[in-house]
Amino acid sequence: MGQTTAVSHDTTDDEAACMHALSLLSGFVAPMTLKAVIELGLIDELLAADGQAVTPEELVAAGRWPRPAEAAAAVDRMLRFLATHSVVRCTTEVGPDGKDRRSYAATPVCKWLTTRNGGQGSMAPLWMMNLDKAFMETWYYMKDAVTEGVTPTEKAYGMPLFEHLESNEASSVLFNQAMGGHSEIITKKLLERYRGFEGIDGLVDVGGGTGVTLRMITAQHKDMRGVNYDLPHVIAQAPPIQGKLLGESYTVCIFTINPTPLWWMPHIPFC
Ligand SMILES: C[S@@+](CC[C@H](N)C(=O)[O-])C[C@H]1O[C@@H](n2cnc3c(N)ncnc32)[C@H](O)[C@@H]1O
Repeated sequence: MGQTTAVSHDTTDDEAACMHALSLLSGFVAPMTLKAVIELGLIDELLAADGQAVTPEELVAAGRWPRPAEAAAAVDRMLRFLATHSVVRCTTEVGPDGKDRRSYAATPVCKWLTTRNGGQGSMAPLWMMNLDKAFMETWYYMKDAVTEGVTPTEKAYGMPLFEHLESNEASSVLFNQAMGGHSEIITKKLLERYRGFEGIDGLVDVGGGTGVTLRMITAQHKDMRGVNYDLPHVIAQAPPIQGKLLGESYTVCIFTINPTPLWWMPHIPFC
């Protein structure tokens, strides 16, 4: 019979199993801490330091928060914890008072978590959406969705995901920014490797969101005309793309990137 566990554990080591259970139940702590660190602008501050280690006090000074000593202590704790997840690099020195003084520097993953340029090309918008309160709400209905045979979004909001997004502008904007940021990363790589767009006159992106993917493809293939096909409330948020009109005879390729079923199924229950 096949093994389906990702990690093989010694079945006789009860202490290791106990620690495994503990680490599983604390799994939300790192993403939630990182969300706060992104929102506080600390990732962007560390990136701006360009590899130089920065103390919590220096980071807090940039934020101008009203209780800097308390804020610095909290920032130190959050970053020290995130250093154990290789998000930042921690350096410790003994200060003149004999106490440890820590400083922090960005690691390569920080580039993917920046909010600079509106988070374009970063996973920060996706991070914000996944952990947003309104999106997290659906996770609380996972059990009911299984027992009742509906989706968690239907349980939480009484309708499927895309209907809910149509009636909730804040969530819709968050969702579209998350999709755009993620698609920019994928499409950049796609355009480096994929040659299938060559010779295509017209391209229809089915479920193309706010058109990030199509804009990138048509920017590289100047003779191509793109059609971004999505729901009206999504198209309303999509900036116009300058492009070429199609002639009378053309070949059209229909494609989708970041498709909903594939994208969500492994880890997101709320569709
Ligand atoms: C996972 S998102 C992908 C977004 C987009 N491909 C991107 O990369 O940013 C799925 C998209 O399908 C759209 N969608 C869902 N149902 C649709 C329908 N019936 N007709 C057109 N688009 C739809 C959603 O509005 C959403 O933008």
